[in-house]
Amino acid sequence: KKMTKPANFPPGPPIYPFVGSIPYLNPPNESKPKLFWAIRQFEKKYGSIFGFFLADSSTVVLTEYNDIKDIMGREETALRPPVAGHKIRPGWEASAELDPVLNARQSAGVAFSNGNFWKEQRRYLLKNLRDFGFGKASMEEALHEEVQKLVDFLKPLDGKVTNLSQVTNISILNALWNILVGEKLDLDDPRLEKLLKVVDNLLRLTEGPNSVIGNLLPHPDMIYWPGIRQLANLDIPEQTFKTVFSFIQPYVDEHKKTLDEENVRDFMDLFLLEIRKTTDPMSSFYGKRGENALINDLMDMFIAGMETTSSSLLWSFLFLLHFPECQAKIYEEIARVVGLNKLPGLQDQKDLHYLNAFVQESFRFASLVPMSLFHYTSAAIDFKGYTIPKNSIVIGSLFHVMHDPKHFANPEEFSPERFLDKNGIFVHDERIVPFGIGKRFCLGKSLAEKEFFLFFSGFMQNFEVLPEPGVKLPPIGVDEVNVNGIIRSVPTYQLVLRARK
Ligand code: HEM
Repeated sequence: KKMTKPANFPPGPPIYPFVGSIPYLNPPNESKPKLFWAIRQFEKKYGSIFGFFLADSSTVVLTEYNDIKDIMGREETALRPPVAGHKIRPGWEASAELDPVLNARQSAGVAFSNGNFWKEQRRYLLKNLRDFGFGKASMEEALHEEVQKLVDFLKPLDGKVTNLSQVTNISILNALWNILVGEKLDLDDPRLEKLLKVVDNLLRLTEGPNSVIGNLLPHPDMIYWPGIRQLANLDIPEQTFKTVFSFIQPYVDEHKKTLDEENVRDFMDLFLLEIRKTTDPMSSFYGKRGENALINDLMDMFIAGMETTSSSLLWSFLFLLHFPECQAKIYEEIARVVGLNKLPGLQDQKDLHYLNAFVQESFRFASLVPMSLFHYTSAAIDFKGYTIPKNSIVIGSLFHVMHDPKHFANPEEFSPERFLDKNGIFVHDERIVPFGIGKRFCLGKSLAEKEFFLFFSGFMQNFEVLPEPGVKLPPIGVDEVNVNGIIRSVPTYQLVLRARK
């Protein structure tokens, strides 16, 4: 019953009709496929380029840094795979209008759209998120405000056993909300809690829309046929997306009413001005289409930006508990370089060598998004004697890049020192790629790096973390950490917070 493989397909497990190679993705004695586990087994068995079928989708995995850089840098892999469930997102048609083929099963936000729509949105967002400091107050000031709120919020918890996950989530979300929508909320504001709830729900659902049934429909519009959304488990996600959309819409309306070219208050203002000056009806910024793009871009940025940044912080705190000697060095360095009277700023970052090494090692060790997000081919690619077929999923394994024993001695050891030279100077390593590689690398990279630095250094200046007495720390080994969908989730833990002063 085995299927014949496509010509020159990379080595890998057998392929069967309908299920593809899915039975080979189950760990022994487990009934559910685990893609990350399977990829690590296949790499040992087949080498650094291999292929299999996820149901009916041919899938090729690359694990070597140079191969990923080459392949993901090409125009032919700059797509996201089609996912029928994206079509339940309000405003999704904005991308399909412009390119009905490439966007037949995509949404209208920057993270999951394709073709020119994606290109225009991405170029615009990258430029305006990178220019650190648009609007009135600089972005650093805005972030400092949020860091200070977090510090003030946590101070009263001095000496108490605490779970930081809720408050880091809220805090990071508030920073994003402030920068993008211009509303500054207190950490205990009920609106913020409501926002957290809707974004949290979205996060849980980003896996939901990958409905197998939805993707098997011969025509994308069949998703709207009676009963299909219920059958494909898309009815609840649909409601959630509608809720989020109607949460954001009033902010758009309010911004439009008070829009002033001379006084750009936030990212939303900037975007609305772009819509206002767009006259080309084929532009992704044109009229109603532009507004749909805006709201979907915002949703994507909250989905992609909150949990990732917050989990990265929680991973770092967990490493501090496991390796307390690091904590003393980080604090000593901050006290020496920055002092204790003002929060560390971006201009201090280059002088905090040990802290930078610790952060880089944290990102490497956590490998938070180990397989990155999936890419998709618009044409066949011949590569190193193999053919990656047209319409294949392509996965670049960031985990393998960051745990490559040829470049990182004892990759399973946590050691910030690997990034310090003999004079204690921080050495940046281009193989630390938590934000992905190639044409669709993380849009929020620059923002996330600055945000992470300001939050982490500000926290370390003001607090010490200690393990909860009498409780074993959750393990952090490769096989001991749960991969939740595409995220290596930080294990749940509590800690004791000690205020430094
Ligand atoms: C530590 C924090 C973060 C990590 C580790 C991270 C990681 C990633 C990764 C691995 C990808 C996939 C890259 C690829 O497909 O090649 C990605 C994409 C993306 N990220 Fe992030 N991210 C972080 C923070 C953020 C923030 C703060 C934002 C929002 C401003 C953001 C917005 C996005 C978007 C929109 C995409 C899709 C880009 C596209 O498809 O063109 N991320 N991120």
